[in-house]
Amino acid sequence: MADAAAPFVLRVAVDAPQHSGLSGPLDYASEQALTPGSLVRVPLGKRELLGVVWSGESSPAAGLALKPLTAVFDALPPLGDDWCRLLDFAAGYYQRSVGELASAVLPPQLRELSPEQLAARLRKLERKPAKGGAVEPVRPDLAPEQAQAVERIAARIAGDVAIKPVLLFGVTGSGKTEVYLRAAEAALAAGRQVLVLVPEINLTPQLEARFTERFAALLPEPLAIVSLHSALTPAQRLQNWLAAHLGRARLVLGTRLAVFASLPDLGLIVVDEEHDPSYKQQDGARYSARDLAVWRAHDLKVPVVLGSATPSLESWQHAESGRYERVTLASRIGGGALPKVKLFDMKALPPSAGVTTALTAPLLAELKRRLERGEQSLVFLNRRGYAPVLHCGECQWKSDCPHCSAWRVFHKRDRTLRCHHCGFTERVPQACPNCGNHDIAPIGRGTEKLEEQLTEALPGARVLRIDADSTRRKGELEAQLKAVHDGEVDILVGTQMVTKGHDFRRIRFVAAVNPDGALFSSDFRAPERLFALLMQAGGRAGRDASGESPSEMWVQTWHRDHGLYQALARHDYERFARDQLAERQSAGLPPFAHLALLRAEARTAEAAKAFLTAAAELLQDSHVLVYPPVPHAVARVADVERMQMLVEASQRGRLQAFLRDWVPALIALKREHKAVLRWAVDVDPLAI
Ligand SMILES: Nc1ncnc2c1ncn2[C@@H]1O[C@H](COP(=O)(O)OP(=O)(O)OP(=O)(O)O)[C@@H](O)[C@H]1O
Ligand SMILES: [Zn+2]
Repeated sequence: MADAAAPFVLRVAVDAPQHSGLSGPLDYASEQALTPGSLVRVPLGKRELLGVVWSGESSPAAGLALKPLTAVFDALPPLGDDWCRLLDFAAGYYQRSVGELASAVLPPQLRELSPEQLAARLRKLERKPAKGGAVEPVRPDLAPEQAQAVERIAARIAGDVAIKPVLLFGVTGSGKTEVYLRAAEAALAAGRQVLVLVPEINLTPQLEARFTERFAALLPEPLAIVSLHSALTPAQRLQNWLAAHLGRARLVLGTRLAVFASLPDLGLIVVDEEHDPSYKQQDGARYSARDLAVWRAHDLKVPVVLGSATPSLESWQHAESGRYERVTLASRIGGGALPKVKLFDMKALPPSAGVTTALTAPLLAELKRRLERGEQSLVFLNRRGYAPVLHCGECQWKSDCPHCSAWRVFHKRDRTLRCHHCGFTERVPQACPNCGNHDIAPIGRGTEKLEEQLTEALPGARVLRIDADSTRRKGELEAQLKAVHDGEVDILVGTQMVTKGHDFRRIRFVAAVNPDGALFSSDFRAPERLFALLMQAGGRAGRDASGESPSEMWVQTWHRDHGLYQALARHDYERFARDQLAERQSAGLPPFAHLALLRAEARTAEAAKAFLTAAAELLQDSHVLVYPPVPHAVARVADVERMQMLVEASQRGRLQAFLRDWVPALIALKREHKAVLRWAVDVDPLAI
């Protein structure tokens, strides 16, 4: 009971551990009434945690003395009702507690600072000097299709058209960014805040530069344009988050976590490259930032623009059914043509030809021709490292990871064998660790080897590799991209990291080597992902229409006749989507069915399986199908066995209703399965 000194009872969302079973907000005693959304600090067990005062009736257990709040962040205005609604929705939908979600998405520093320290940060924000000296931007004249798109979005900002999400379907290089800029301009002029989401941190500097250049004169106030992503320092992230929350930031650019920014005047949301899997969080609360952006916009009755040259099949289907409004940009800016796609048939090669199977002689010859013309080329291989595995020809030893069901990748530069799953790294052995044979050799190839082979085969060519390994240190990626933009690179070798979003002006030739793997994956989304990747990769070629030679995309495949490649060769996303959707429909797969995965991890596969098998028996529902447990695609990682079980329903609501009853039962079930280390429900999983 609240005592006289602390007469108010408040519900507070805190990050209580899942096994405690404390899933909703908890009750605390307070000396003052506080508005929902207020940030506070509360005791929980032996710890002190950040909490958010939540609305709704408290239900204190009779006779139990409530603990008082430890501190109140009273210098900070409370989070808005709309923010709390978003959290409530997301927590319910993705089956987490609001407290856990709030703690995961609020800036980490809020958990560490005292109210006094936070007040000091707020004062510091006030003292930020304005930048000044911004020049009036040059706005290009819109192409007719762009103008139409902007008009349709702007009409929604002005509020005179019923609001549907807009799917901006624009081919690569069609100027989608300019449409975002103009739409943002309209929202800013109406006094609203704008949120722009991009899939990858590495795209934020480029985007920030473009938005700053355009709006610096219009928004001269300090912190009027900010970014939010996980590569910021904790202090920067807090500062930018505060600026958004206080309404000082008018334009917020960020990665998926920015969908949870507190934005009191939000008037427009843009989701660029909406098809990108990076919008789905892959641990903790496994939310989809794209889907939440759509929900948030709907809740606030503000427009949301989902842009892509290769929309997700979910969004495409919504456009087909009329739930989303499709706005098309069918041509490239400046009338440039999309690259001609050449499907190079690997079966046509004489057995001995080519430097290796990846760098075929005809491909090398083409690269050489482009080089002689002074053109830039991109070679795309979605596998980093030197070789995916090291092999002993004597005893058949392979460089497996002792902790995972995966090979360790050979990285030649630092002579290591590295597991890309658990990180386990060792020096490359001098001889086979099994039989002592000195003749151990790499099999297959990654970007590092491709870079080496290209350098050898084309002496004098300036070859640059961009992948997760080459860009580990801060600033490296920016420097490398700049070199490409400045024309200091002849041949760029890279993973999917370089295929998306970058406005490379000089590339005229793109080659995809070894893309076939994904055609035969057990994951039903693999073809969709491969198609998007290749379309995006090809989209980096010929973006400058003034180039003399025709731009080209070269795809080296053993399966030329595959429908996916045939659609790619014609740049026919619509046909690809139609075929895939027909397959999905007949197989009862998303977007025609709704899925969740229950994942379990344990030291043994048996223990994980026992938990899943028992879980399947907890609840029967004739509208919901629970499949048998199967091992994860990489079953063992860091000595932990991973199993999963698919749950399917034809209607979203049915699945949600099932999960609402199931998850509390799973929490109880877990207590009987001590050997299970972790379990999680993944709603709308992306990788199966
Ligand atoms: N109306 C315009 N007039 C002149 N240039 C423009 C116009 N609109 C866009 N551009 C330029 O066209 C290029 C391509 O635009 P942008 O990068 O926005 O393409 P995109 O549609 O986002 O492509 P992708 O899907 O490949 O990322 C950019 O260099 C941009 O500055
Ligand atoms: Zn490993």
